[in-house]
Amino acid sequence: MSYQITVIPGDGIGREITDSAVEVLKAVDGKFGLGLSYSYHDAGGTAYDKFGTPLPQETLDACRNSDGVLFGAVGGDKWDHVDPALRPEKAILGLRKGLGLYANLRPVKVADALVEYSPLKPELVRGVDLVIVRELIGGIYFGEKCESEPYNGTERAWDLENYSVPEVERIAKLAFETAKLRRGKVTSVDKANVLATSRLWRRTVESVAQAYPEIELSSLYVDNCSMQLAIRPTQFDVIVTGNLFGDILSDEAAVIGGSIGMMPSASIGTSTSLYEPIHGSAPDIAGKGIANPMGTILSAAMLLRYSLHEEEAAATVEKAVDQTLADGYRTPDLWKEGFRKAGTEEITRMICDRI
Ligand SMILES: NC(=O)C1=CN([C@@H]2O[C@H](COP(=O)(O)OP(=O)(O)OC[C@H]3O[C@@H](n4cnc5c(N)ncnc54)[C@H](O)[C@@H]3O)[C@@H](O)[C@H]2O)C=CC1
Ligand SMILES: CC(C)CC(=O)C(=O)O
Ligand SMILES: [Mg+2]
Repeated sequence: MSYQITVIPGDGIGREITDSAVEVLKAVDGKFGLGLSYSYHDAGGTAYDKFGTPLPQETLDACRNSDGVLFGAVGGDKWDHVDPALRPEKAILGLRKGLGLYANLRPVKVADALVEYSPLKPELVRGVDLVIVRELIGGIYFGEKCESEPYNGTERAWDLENYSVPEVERIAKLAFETAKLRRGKVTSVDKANVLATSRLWRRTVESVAQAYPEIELSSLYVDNCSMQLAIRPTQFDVIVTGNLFGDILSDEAAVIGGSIGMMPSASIGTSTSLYEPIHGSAPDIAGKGIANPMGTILSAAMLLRYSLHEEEAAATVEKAVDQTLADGYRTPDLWKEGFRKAGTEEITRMICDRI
């Protein structure tokens, strides 16, 4: 067997965390003989500086021709003033759209060793096991937009949100199928008391639910959902929501697990799937060797599971991460008195040793 993995480090901490994840993949490859090979490609601000575009065509082509994509993160203040159409973030948006990655799965679990790290009370977070199923190539991120136009003697800008029935049906079906393999509960999150797109979203999800009588469906407004995540996160199994709400709720939910640096994701659709941590390029800590690579490493585990169907290898990586935490190693985002502070490279070595 042999698999080709496209690695896109991107900007900021992207290189550090993807280096870690590749090291871990190499360790697990050594154990299971998976035959992984890697090709590296540019995207984001780094690509803009080199080629004048955040997403070179050859990067997109390389993704299409591989078995899975491991992505770090893009963006940074350095590119805040470039043409909006060429911003680094356009790289990840373009990859999602170009690869047809309509669903972003963002699991939120709390490692036993991290229950005490959550800003929420331990009794609230113990046992949290939910997944946010975020629609990824529609909604306001991809609607028509205007950066600036004259308006009543001043100026305005706008972004259009639109969702079609097929787009909502597709993501709703995936959420129901996901719930079938879990605890059978779907919470659909919208703002149907205000937004037309949310009313269409809710009607469509309810109609898809007819084919899944065994699944318990409820709907929540996004403002209430964001509060419920903080006061009783264990109530959730599968949360299905649109692009913008899913982006925001997943950063909020990351707090439950102690650090955004812990959170992985899988973006799946009609072509090669892409795996990335949910956080950004963290320019404030880039180059310091202190980024938490676990979210990226757990994303690589999702790649092994979903794209390569190497379940045992995926579970081995997840177990090694848990064991490293249980043995007391912590990157600075999670460090507390009494634990062993480790930088990105050291914690990666600890995980590899446990594999
Ligand atoms: N998929 C992507 O490529 C994404 C890119 N971004 C971009 O990243 C840049 C920075 O965005 P921010 O809003 O600052 O969000 P961010 O997620 O990069 O950082 C937020 C905070 O979390 C910390 N953090 C993030 N990842 C961490 C890790 N692995 N270990 C330890 N601490 C970590 C950062 O140091 C920072 O204090 C922006 O240009 C933004 O557009 C943001 C989100 C996703
Ligand atoms: C950088 C954005 C395009 C996306 C984002 O924040 C995310 O996917 O979490
Ligand atoms: Mg985000």
